[in-house]
Amino acid sequence: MLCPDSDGPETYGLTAGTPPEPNPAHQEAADQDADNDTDLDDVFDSADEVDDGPSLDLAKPYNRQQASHGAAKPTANTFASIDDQVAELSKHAAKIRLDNVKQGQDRDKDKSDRATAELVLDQRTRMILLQMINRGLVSEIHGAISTGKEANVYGAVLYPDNPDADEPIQRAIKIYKTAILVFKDRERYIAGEHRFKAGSDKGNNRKMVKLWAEKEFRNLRRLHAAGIACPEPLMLKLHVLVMEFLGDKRGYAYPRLRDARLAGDDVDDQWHHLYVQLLGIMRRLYQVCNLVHADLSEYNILYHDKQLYIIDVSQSVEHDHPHSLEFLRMDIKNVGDFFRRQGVDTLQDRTIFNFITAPEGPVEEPALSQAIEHLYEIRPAVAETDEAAAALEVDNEVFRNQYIPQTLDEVYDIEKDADKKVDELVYKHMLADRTVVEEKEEDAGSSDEGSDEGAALSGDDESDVDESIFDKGRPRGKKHEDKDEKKLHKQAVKEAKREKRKEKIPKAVKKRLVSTTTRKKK
Ligand SMILES: Nc1ncnc2c1ncn2[C@@H]1O[C@H](COP(=O)(O)OP(=O)(O)OP(=O)(O)O)[C@@H](O)[C@H]1O
Ligand SMILES: [Mg+2]
Repeated sequence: MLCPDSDGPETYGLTAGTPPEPNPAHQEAADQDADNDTDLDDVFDSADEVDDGPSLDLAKPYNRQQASHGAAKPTANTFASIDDQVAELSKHAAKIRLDNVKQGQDRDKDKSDRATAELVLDQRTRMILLQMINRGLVSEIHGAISTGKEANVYGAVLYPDNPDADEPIQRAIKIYKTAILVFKDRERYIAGEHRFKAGSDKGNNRKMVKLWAEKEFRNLRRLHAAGIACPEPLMLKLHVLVMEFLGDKRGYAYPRLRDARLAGDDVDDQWHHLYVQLLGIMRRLYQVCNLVHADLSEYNILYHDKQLYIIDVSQSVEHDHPHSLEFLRMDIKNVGDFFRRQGVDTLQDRTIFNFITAPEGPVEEPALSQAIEHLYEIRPAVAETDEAAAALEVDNEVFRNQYIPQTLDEVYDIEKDADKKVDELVYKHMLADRTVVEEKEEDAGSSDEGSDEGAALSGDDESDVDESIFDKGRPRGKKHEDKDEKKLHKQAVKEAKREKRKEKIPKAVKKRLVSTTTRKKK
């Protein structure tokens, strides 16, 4: 059953109790650390698929080590050795107690039963879990916290060496399902990710799942390094990810934001603060981690004691992903919809989008929250008439349907855009941080007061512009758009015109806008 000697799986994270030490300032370096953090003296190296060639960049360091260690590896008795080790691991079998469903949450009851029934773990997964027990990463694995289409999450517990002195540590284990066919969708998230260029292999489910788990592991590391509340990722082995458990000492997970029940006299205030907290997290995620969550909603946020925890980041994408801004807009909408249902007075989607993407501005609390409160202060007077309220709603709709160019090369109609105020451009943060200087020159004394996004544009020199934004992404002119997109875009332009602002764009800015784009088109 077990086949010896192939390109084996990579293990990330805790090895013999060593916590990962990601560096927030060097995300790529952190990712690279993960690449090198392989454990080769591992029985499951041999248990991995024979036909799986190295699929990722991170296979390179592995291969190098493989080559240098290869000679020392016993070959003749590999089968016997693996069998011995399997037998050795089997002594832990009783510690995988998936029928012991600890999570008492109603929403999961049926699902847990289903999970138990359906989860006769495949041999590979079982071996990975046994090995984790053997290594002391966890002592026992319990019932499902959650089961879904793509992954199940289980509670696990690590009993301390000295039970008198230390409390048991709860952990969560996310096991991605390998025998499913829902990856068509996932391709959309992985394709376009420079980190996973070589990894996508639609034809191989197991590889795709592994990639997916790896994406979650790396993204969690980024969040954790950036100080965003999330489960700390501890170990990854193929499609099995061990992470910090977000819940109480007895093993009950924190509720999803959707299920959170706030108590007290100031529930409205609490919801408002959670909303502000989340917008801050989204900006931090974007600016510090370079990520867009891409599935952010009340289902993928846990709540405890006034704190939001971000989970489920397997589909999160980098800025340069061709759909990252669309995903961001979707996240903003989902978050807004949820908080409005809680009675929160939410900001306009467009305002939030600009707040999150503006390169200048705070990324740390409490300045983040203050900047958001400032957005409330400077927003146009609350729409008192039905007409004004409707106009605001129209603006929200326009924004939601607007075509968002991902790079300046993708700007749809520069001539039309040139007639708009810079603030109206959904891609304004892609433009060189130049306009303020010129605005100031033209109209001394006027600042960015009129802007409602809270974070001011900087007066940086053009040379500081990240040129890389110009050469990434699929060029998307009219002919690349599908019919619906075209229609939506047309509607958006029409609406936007109707709403046209009184002030026109300053001449110098207009000239600059045209010349920037023209230059890049060459
Ligand atoms: N670290 C954790 N600690 C406690 N509970 C967790 C943790 N991670 C996940 N959960 C629980 O498991 C649930 C599912 O997790 P997650 O959202 O990451 O999986 P998923 O990818 O949505 O799975 P699927 O899409 O298959 O439903 C969460 O809603 C949460 O209740
Ligand atoms: Mg989820």
